[in-house]
Amino acid sequence: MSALANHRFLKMNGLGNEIVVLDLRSTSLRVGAAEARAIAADPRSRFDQLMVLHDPATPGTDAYLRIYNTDGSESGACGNGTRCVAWAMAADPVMGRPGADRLVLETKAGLLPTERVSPTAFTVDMGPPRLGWQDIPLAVPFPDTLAVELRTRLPDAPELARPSAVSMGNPHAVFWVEDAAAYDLSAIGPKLEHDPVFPERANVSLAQVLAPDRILLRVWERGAGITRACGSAACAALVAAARKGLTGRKATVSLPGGDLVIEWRESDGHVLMTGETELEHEGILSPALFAGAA
Ligand SMILES: N[C@H](CCC[C@H](N)C(=O)O)C(=O)O
Repeated sequence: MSALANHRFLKMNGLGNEIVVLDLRSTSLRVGAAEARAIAADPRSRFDQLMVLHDPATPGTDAYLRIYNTDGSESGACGNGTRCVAWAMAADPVMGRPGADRLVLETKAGLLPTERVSPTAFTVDMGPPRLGWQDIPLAVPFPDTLAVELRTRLPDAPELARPSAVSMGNPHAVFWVEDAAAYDLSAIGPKLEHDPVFPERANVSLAQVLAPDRILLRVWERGAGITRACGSAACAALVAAARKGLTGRKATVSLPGGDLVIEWRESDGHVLMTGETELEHEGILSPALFAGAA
């Protein structure tokens, strides 16, 4: 039986991006890929991302996070999930500490300071974007990651070509489109996620710039498929749009599940993401969940 059996979890969401929060602080447990897939397979604990809290690894930080996708793969960043963790650490009666309205969380990609801006909304400092081809990473050198040589087309849809590539601690490809609704993202997403130009796969976005301060975004996530929102993709899209001169450095990014406000701060080049969180229910991981997980 998995040592994770009978652990308490929170089912949350950030703009409909389905998040499960699991607190493994003060244990030495670690979630394996098969265990993550087993947790995702149960409707009560279904997730796009599983956010696992571990004891802090660096002095001055409040927790170390491991982030799992539905398919069991790990990511260095999850914007929506990071806001959910910040809520849990401030407001959950078991996990939280009253007054913990400013935290510093850490992932394998770096430090993420968070700040509570309302009872349920948080700003996360997602750090600086990484724009070099090796940092995203891309398989071959591209001096300019604003337009990566990649094209694809499905019958009856306009061509998708020359995405901007950005890492927010995880790899993103942002395609600029006139009409984000004109594409069958569930058909095109898996193909682009696995394109050989992305050796660590990629999150794939369709971005439609509506105004210098508004972007409409649909996202196919690496390891999770279509989600109702993706915070790191919203950050990647704003950074690339600002670099291209399509928007200013601050914009509202509208996703199917709602709006995020993203700012690429002039003073230090960090990207700030602000948005809501919602608690759906709590539960206990049933031992039966792990029967087939190896
Ligand atoms: N939903 C997340 C992104 C998960 C990233 C993941 N799909 C990957 O990079 O593997 C977000 O709000 O940023």
